[in-house]
Amino acid sequence: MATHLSVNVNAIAQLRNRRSLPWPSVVGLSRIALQAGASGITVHPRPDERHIRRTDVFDLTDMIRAEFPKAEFNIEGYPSEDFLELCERAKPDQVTLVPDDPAQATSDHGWDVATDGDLLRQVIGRLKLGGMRVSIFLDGDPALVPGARATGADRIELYTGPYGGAFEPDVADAEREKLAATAEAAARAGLGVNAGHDLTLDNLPSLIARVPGIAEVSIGHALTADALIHGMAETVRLYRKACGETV
Ligand SMILES: CC(=O)[C@@H](O)[C@H](O)COP(=O)(O)O
Ligand SMILES: NCC(=O)COP(=O)(O)O
Repeated sequence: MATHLSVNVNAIAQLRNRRSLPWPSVVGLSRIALQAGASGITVHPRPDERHIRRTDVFDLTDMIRAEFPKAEFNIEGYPSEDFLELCERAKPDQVTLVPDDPAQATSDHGWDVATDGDLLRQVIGRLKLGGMRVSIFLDGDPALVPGARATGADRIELYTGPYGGAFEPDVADAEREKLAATAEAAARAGLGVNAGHDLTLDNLPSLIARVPGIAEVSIGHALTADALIHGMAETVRLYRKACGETV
């Protein structure tokens, strides 16, 4: 089964927010990405609304449900009461829980499933009651998988930052092996596997080749940078090819 591409539109929102003007359009570029064959859209609304605003979440929900009923909407974030209520109102297909401090510049680690197990079990139960699939952000370490499974999550999202940030081949190889071992342990435990953070056209093919069971990658920063060069539609096609899709 091919790995699905979910386009993260945080960086598009961040560019729009430089001015009090409605462009570039988060909904418009998400529409182009879906028309070009992306499987879904990802947003990570942060409490300070530095990029995605609460209104974007509802505008995207309306567009996706009306125009692309088979597409997946994925909302990522720390499970604060505000975030949980936002998800319960928007009802995305998937919620990805990330252990981010509000002041954090970007996501840089997965959950400590031992320490935060009780919190995760409680919020995952609540989100699943609302009909949403739940994924949890996890470092590449197979020892974390039993704890992840005990939370009741449906999937894990492998935190690929250390792999994406490794520019020496032997370091990248070692990071990829950790991700592969974690994905294999997750599959054995009955968990689905997503992946994301700092994935690019350069580092994606060898990850997919080594870890073919990845159900979905969510990609934003590098994909948006590439879209400035190639345009959104062509960029989505390039990333779909890198995911192993026949385009
Ligand atoms: C969860 C994750 O990996 C992040 O990549 C995130 O979605 C990106 O957040 P920012 O766009 O705020 O850096
Ligand atoms: N979950 C990861 C994501 O949505 C995008 O991360 P990045 O490509 O912006 O690093």
